[in-house]
Amino acid sequence: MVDEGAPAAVTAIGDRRHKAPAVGGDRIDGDLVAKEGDLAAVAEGADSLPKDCKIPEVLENNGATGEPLGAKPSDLPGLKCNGAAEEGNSVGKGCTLQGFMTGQCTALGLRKGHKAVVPWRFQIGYNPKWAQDLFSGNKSRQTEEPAFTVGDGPSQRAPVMANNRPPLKGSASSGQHSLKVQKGTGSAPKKRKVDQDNHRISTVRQNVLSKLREFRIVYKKLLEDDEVKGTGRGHGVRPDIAAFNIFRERFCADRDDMRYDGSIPGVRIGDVFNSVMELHIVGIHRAQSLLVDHIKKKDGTRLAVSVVSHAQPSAVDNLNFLLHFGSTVATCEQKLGGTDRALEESMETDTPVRVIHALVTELGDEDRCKQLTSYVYGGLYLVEKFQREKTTGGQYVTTFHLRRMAEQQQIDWQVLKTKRPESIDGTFTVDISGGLDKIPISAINSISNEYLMTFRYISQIEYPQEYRPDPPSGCDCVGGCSVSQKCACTVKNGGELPYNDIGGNIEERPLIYECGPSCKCPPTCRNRVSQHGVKFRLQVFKTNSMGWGVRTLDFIPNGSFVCEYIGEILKDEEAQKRNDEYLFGIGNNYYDVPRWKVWTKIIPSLQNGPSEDDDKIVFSVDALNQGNFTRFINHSCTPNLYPQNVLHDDDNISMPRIMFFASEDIPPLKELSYDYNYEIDKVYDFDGNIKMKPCFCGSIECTGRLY
Ligand SMILES: C[S@@+](CC[C@H](N)C(=O)[O-])C[C@H]1O[C@@H](n2cnc3c(N)ncnc32)[C@H](O)[C@@H]1O
Repeated sequence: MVDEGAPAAVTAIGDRRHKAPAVGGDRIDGDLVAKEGDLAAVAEGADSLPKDCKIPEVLENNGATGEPLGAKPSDLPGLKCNGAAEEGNSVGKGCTLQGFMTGQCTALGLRKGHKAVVPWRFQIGYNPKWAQDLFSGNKSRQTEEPAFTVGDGPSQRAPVMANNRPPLKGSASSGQHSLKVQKGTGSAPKKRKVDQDNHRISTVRQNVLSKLREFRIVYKKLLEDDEVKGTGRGHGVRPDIAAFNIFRERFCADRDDMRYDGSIPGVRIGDVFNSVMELHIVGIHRAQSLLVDHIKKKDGTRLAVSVVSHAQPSAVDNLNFLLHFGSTVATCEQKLGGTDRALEESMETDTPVRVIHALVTELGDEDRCKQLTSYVYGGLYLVEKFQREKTTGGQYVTTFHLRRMAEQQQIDWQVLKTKRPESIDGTFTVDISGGLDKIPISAINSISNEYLMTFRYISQIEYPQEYRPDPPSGCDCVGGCSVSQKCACTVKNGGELPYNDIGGNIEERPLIYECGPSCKCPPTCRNRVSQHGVKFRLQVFKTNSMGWGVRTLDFIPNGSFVCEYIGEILKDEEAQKRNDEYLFGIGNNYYDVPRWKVWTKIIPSLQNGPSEDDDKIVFSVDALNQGNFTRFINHSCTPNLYPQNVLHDDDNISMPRIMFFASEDIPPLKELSYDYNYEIDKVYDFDGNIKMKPCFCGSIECTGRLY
């Protein structure tokens, strides 16, 4: 299409859609040309409006998608690495979600034929042996453990804190975490700083790459099986836009606080992108429908931060200079507006502008020619000047002259022309809960083509067959519960309501009684926090070393309810027989944690102490064959979740529900974890041999072993 308003003297060297016809001026011949206007097809609902410019802190380290620093098999001499949980698990690729729901698919995750017995006693209330010693007066651990010493090599680890909760991170001088630099290692801090910087740079880069990969997997998935229509979200929306929408919704891509000028951490000159959506996702150009992206400064003025240039390699001899055509106006004196004004502001403030080259490749023959556009990040440019040119139509177009900043990596057109989109391995499932959870739980594997192992997804706990929950008597607090001796539930909780006004668990305790079905209080009662289900966007993802894991896409404030460990409740006997990796022992730890002593004195149901009854039935929750996404939450030595015993629809303290709460503020994209609390050297195989499994949690306080 010919643009009537473009300057007549410029040769047509841009993208076809933005072809500039000849105009009457001779100073600008032969230069790279970009033209303000439509950028590819306009994304539906695309937001081209500038957002406030903020330099994000989060970008540096929000990406918990990067693997933790954790133990590698080689760090643990003598331990045979069999860490990945998925080992031996078949891929449920051919299995539809329907199969998950109906249980028709075989439970391929079962470790049939495996001789080794895996431990199953996850226990609530982190209480490792050394901590018991500490509380019982035996402080040997504290004195024996050397302080964490810089440069001691991987086998030397920081001592685990004598507390259930991880200590404040970064408080290097506090208590046992004091950092000591050894004599004769005067250069250590400098080297450490360099190492830290390198680590940070590579983490940021990895985050960008994994974000991009994940987007491509979602896009590929949508193209492959037309899930767009299947889920009803398609209806004519282009797959790349549909993928972008899903990504925005499920992968917290909508971080407009990350719009800023200059180079984008983790994006390198020469990086190739397949669509404008990808430019948006990595943050180098967020105005999907415009060639110029801009931000709004606090004073209301706009600053251009990136330009997409459609000049083609065939017409380019020098990448150091670029012409951008702005809008067309009626008179030469007319003031600059919109993105033209933003470019002018960038010129006046010497603000670097990112340039992205759009490369068009023609595929196929003359009859069935298809154009493929890819985008290459070309580096930072400065706007040198702009001028008005008269067009053949008698109007005026503004041309901006951009010059590439010095000392940047050069890019080679010839090489770029040959680049093709990488082929992507990976799998994506839109919602593994199949609608059973209120918020969809997606699953992504950006490492291999393996799908999640199959299991039957359930969102409610399955009681043993003959067992009927014993609904507790309720309170009479019609208007909602409060701290009052009149509220029966407050009394059951020892005279306190466990949750604060904003629904946070005030403190981890042996047991919480929430209001239940017989209570007269409304569903909004503040003592019903964990029964309303998941409220944060969570996602199952494939980790590098721990099999599948779960991460949050939202910020989770400390104390918030996150999710429930759902599965079948089994009697001890059956659990022993199954002995799988998804068993969670319940109802027998109320008296195990010394600091809970105060609670066992005031919570009426715990006042009689542990049951002496030898025949007492012990239960476990097993999520191997049926369960929810919490079965994928991995162990960490510095966890961000803790399991809390809760009762609400049943009064049986042998069968509490296991509710996970946040033990710290958890940023988006961070993997969720809790402490499995295995006793080291207390896990045996069928032959009575001690079993060992290395821990890959990556925490600096990692003990090195899961069990
Ligand atoms: C309940 S499953 C967790 C989900 C599991 N990652 C999966 O893919 O199904 C427990 C298993 O995950 C693996 N795992 C969990 N946390 C780990 C850790 N910190 N280090 C090594 N492996 C871990 C172990 O194989 C463990 O037996």
